[in-house]
Amino acid sequence: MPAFEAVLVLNSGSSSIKFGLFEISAAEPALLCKGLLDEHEAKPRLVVKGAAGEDLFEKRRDETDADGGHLFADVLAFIDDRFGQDSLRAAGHRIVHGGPDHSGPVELTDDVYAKLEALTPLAPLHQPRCLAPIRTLSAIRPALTQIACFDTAFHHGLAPPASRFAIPRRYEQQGIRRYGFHGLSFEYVAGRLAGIAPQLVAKRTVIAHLGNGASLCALRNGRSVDTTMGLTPLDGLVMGTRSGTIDPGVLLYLQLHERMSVEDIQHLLYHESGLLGVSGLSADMRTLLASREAAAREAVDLFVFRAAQEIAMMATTLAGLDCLVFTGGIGEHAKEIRSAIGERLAWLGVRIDVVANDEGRERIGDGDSPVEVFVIPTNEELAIARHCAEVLRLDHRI
Ligand SMILES: Nc1ncnc2c1ncn2[C@@H]1O[C@H](COP(=O)(O)OP(=O)(O)O)[C@@H](O)[C@H]1O
Ligand SMILES: CC(=O)OP(=O)(O)O
Ligand SMILES: [Mg+2]
Repeated sequence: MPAFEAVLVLNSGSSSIKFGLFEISAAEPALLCKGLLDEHEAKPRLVVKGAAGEDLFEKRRDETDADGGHLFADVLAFIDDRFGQDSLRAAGHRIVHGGPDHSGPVELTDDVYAKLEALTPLAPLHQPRCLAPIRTLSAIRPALTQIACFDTAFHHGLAPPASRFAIPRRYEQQGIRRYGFHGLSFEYVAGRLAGIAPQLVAKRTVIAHLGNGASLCALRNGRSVDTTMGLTPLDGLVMGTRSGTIDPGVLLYLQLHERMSVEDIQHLLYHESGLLGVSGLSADMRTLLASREAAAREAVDLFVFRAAQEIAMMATTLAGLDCLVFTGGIGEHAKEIRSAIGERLAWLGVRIDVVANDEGRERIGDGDSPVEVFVIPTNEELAIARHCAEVLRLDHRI
């Protein structure tokens, strides 16, 4: 028996790959170390920190390595070295799009991989980034079990009308419908909320995941009944560089009158819009909040306006609102944004306590607020580790 039974969790984002290594023999996975694989810098970089955030290991490579292969070999070597050969039971991946077939995690086979690759047109920027590490890892360590955990799975039960677009039905039959994303985050936060305030599980809850990507989830009995992202992670809220919901006529105008190509429009909507596009300054909420530029303030105002508007939209799906939870980098850290969204939703019964909000407490609704308001830090990596442990346990491999 190895000293550890561990799972390596990979959370692939737009510019870097976050990872966590979890010990999985106990009922609840325990974080051993975490870090970053940054392959886009001139010198690709691996940073490993301990569970409490202390520095453990750092390595820079001289060459730019397009597929990050060396960095993955470095992570595996670090794990073998520190926790023993054979300690790694599996790698778990956050996969943004699971398509219509996946309501839960699945072990990756060539067949599963091919099906996920075929979903790339439904998440053109996220899917290739999530899938690439699977290939890299299997090239380095072919026998390693790899497990896919989907952002879409939590929303698998979405049904019409919430899941339906008002276009001819033949497109829905082809899979053109609302899938929703950030499901691993919503699942983790919903689980934490059930621990903190079990009486709220049966109540009408909206979770606001406000990070670089941002979306909302309306929950009833812990299940997703509506969400703001759609077929792709472009829909819904204003994001760092993504537009969120936009009049589809704008896209037609850009094509027909500005003669923009589909690729240019895709780039505009995913990379040049949102907070960055409106401020002309930055996609980063911290920078915008610190800026005195009018355009920065206007970008923040639009972010808040649209977030509040869409929270009310989710409340309409739920026929009311009992609980609002903030999570994600902005939701967890930007008290100004939480209070501005709260002010716009006062009519819906959201009242945020100034001191609790400033101090970043877990429960920030004021005593008389008809809506309970929480800040719950998300942990997508732990959600993935739990899924992996479950898959391995069901298969009697741990
Ligand atoms: N202290 C803070 N105050 C305001 N915004 C913050 C703070 N910390 C992080 N953020 C914002 O959170 C966003 C990133 O969110 P995060 O969830 O970490 O992103 P990702 O989607 O890449 O995981 C950025 O806009 C960043 O400015
Ligand atoms: C789905 C999505 O938008 O992910 P992220 O927030 O990591 O960009
Ligand atoms: Mg994120």
